Parts: sequence; C-alpha cells; structure tokens
Amino acid sequence: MNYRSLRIALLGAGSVGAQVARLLLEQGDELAARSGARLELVGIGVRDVEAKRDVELPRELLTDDLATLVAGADVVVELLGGIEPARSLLLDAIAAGADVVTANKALVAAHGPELFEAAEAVGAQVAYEAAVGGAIPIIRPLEQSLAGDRVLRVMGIVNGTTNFILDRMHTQGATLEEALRVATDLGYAEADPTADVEGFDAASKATILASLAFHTVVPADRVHREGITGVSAEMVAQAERTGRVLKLVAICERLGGPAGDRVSARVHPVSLPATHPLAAVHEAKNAIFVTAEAAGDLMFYGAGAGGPETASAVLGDLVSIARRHVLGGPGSPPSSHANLAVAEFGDVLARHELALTVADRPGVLAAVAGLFAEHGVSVESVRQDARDDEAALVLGTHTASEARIAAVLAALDAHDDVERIDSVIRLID
Ligand SMILES: NC(=O)c1ccc[n+]([C@@H]2O[C@H](COP(=O)([O-])OP(=O)(O)OC[C@H]3O[C@@H](n4cnc5c(N)ncnc54)[C@H](O)[C@@H]3O)[C@@H](O)[C@H]2O)c1
Ligand SMILES: N[C@@H](CCO)C(=O)O
Ligand code: NA
Repeated sequence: MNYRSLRIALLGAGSVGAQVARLLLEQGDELAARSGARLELVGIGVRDVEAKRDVELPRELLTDDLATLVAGADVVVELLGGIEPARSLLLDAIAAGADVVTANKALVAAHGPELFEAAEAVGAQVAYEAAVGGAIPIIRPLEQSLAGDRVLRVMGIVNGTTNFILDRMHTQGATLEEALRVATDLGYAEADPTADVEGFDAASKATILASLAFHTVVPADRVHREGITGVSAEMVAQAERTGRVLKLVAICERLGGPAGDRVSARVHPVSLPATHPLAAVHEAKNAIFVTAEAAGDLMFYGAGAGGPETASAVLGDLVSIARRHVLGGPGSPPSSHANLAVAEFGDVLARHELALTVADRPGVLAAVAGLFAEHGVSVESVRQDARDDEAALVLGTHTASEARIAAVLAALDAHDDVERIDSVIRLID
C-alpha cells in the first residue's frame, strides 16, 4: 500500500530514545497500517555519533547536528531530557510547522504553556503521554476521555525510581543508595537522580496532572515538594510494625473556599495501610487514582518507567499525530479556561504521625499534648515506649491543616522536654 510519508526526527538515543528508534525501524509496516502514514525515521540526534550503544542503530541515521535535523522534520520526538537545548529545539520545530512529541516532564512542567501557545499559533500538536506514568495512558484520558466530567482529585505513585527504592527498603531491607543504583542500571532514574529522590520529577508530573485535571495553569513552583531522602530505615520499620507501607505520592485536588474552588498539588511520602491498593504497587510500577464527579473512582496502573515501556507511549503519540495528518484538523492544546487559584500549602488538610524522643519525666506527655491543643490540633492516638531516661512517643493526629501542624512542629522543636522530632509522616486511610 502507498502511504504518505512523515519525516520523523528523533532527538536522543538513551534509554527511551534508542527503544523508540528500534520500534520505528522494526515495526514500520505495522505502524504505517495503523496510522495511515509511513513514520520514516530520517535522523537520530546524538551527542557523539561514534559512542557505543546498547541498541545497534544504523550509523547513517546518527547526527550531532540537531538543529539541521529538526529543520527538515514533520514530527520531532524529543527524548534528550533537561530544559535546554530541548526547549529551543522544540520551539524551532513548532515555528517551522512541525508537530512534537516529548517524554520530558521537567520541560512540560516548566514551559508547557509556552510550547502549547506556540503550537496553537501554527495549528501544531504537542503530545506528551510518556511524560507522566510512562507507558500508562493518563494524559489522553484526562485531556479527552474525562473532558466531559469534573475532576475532583488525582492521587498516585508517579515516580518509578522512588517507588522502586521504597519497595526495596520494605521488602529487602535495602538502603536508599543500594536501591537507587539498581534503579539507575535498569534505566528508570533520571540523568541526575536527585530529580527522582528529592521529588522534583514527581512534582513536575503533579504540575502536569493538576493543570490537565483542573483546566488551570499550575506553576511548578506552586507544587509543595518533599522527596524520600528523609525516609529512614527506622521509619520503614515503624510503618511495618503498624501494618503500614511508605510511598511517595503526588496529590492534586480541588479544594473549596469562600472565594471559589482552588487547586492544590503536592508531593510527599505517606504512610498507607498495607491493604490500600497503592501499597500493592511494587518495583517501578506507577498507579494513579482519578476521582471525577460523575465517573467516580478510576485507577490507572502500569509501568511508570523503563525504556521499552516508555517508548510505547511515545509511539502511541506518533500514531495519533500521524492519523491527524491523514485526516486533517487542528492540534488540541490543553485547556486552561478554568484558571482556578492555587491554594496555599498551609490550607491543605491531612492526618500526621509524629515520632518524638522526649525526656521520661512526669508531666511530659501532658505538656506535649498541651502543645497540640494550643495549636488546635486534635490527637487521635498516643503510643509510648520507655528507654532509659528517655521515652519514645508516637502521636497520631486527627485531620488538621498543614499550617497548624507546622506550628506544632515549631513548638515541639523549641520545647525543653522534647529531645528530638524523629519523624513526621502523613497518613492515608
Ligand atoms: N527512562 C525512563 O524510564 C523515562 C520514562 C518517562 C520519561 N522519561 C523522560 O524521557 C527523556 C529521556 O530519558 P532517558 O531515560 O532516555 O534519558 P537518557 O539519559 O538515557 O537519554 C538521553 C540521551 O540524550 C542525550 N542528550 C542529552 N542532551 C543532548 C544534546 N544536547 N545533544 C545530543 N544528545 C543529547 C544523552 O547523551 C542521552 O544519550 C527524559 O526527559 C526523561 O525524563 C524517561
Ligand atoms: N525517572 C522517572 C522516569 C519516568 O518518568 C521515574 O523514575 O519515574
Ligand atoms: Na503515560
């Protein structure tokens, strides 16, 4: 069959890029039949054309002149990572009328509106299914399938590397460093794994999810972010003693308020009951719950990271772009018509569990409980273990605002009988 041809320029031949190249070359006929256009890989932009690679790629396709490669393409697939030169290359591609596909959540989170506006101006498409949840279809469901519903909440595990690390800390007693090394070898971690362990990657994904779910631009710097570097072996053991599991989650929700709805997006570790569905998400898998007004609860689960897995989402975007080329019609930049206010983190409500080491003297428990009462935080449970002249206290709170909890923590920190705050973790039922 004679298909029209689309010139595909691929930027980057790392974990994901090499797999995209392999699939385009191996499955050309099938992809053409599915999309109605031949996806012709015209070049692969790399740093060093002579470098040794795990996946063998045709030498004649490799080039280190990314700008020239972009200039001659109908579709540019960006799998370099980082902000520059990815941003400029994609803006150049769009300005020249090309559609673009990217897996780069850091870029979409920081410069999405700029890319979408540029694309809208020329009727081009920006597709980024791989940027959140790797292989899991989540961007298109939020953008299209749920376009007729009102999303209330999106919560999930969106970083494979940190899930892999926490899972190994629980199941194998591994340290963060050991587990990170394995995750990096498996191609899950970012080029700079600080992006994973400090929660930046999950925060970028939370920005994207919240923006799509609530039709609102949620700036990346308004996402509260805590990574997993503060999660100790003792916190893991403590969670296990009470039948719980620690996970890093992203939570995006619609909050009410006197001046109308607001949105909140945040990333932090939580403690979940071992029976919670997210507790069963192991290794580098991701899972995202979406709660919408009419649809109720939906759950999306699958491979959140990995070269071939992520390449699947990139190829899906390519096929959908090719179909539009065949059928015609405008691109569809995400909507930001609702433009809701972003809530202050202090207004967010959560239950907390605090582990403290206090002096083992009469009246200390009452004094500590008094600090919670003073700041309007109600204590739900208290456990105490004596150790020599110290006592270990674990206090669970009822739901309270983050601002009140922060005030309690400051007061505990300043109190003479509190030796130290060993850990603070938010609880999910
Ligand atoms: N690995 C995953 O599981 C995964 C999953 C989802 C999304 N992503 C995203 O996909 C993108 C690529 O990730 P990856 O894991 O393949 O990364 P990677 O580090 O394995 O590959 C990136 C490649 O791009 C090359 N590169 C970077 N800057 C370049 C430049 N200026 N010129 C030429 N080459 C350049 C690097 O040399 C490297 O080979 C990132 O945005 C990442 O966040 C990765
Ligand atoms: N480093 C990311 C890749 C997938 O986006 C992760 O571990 O989830
Ligand atoms: Na995805």
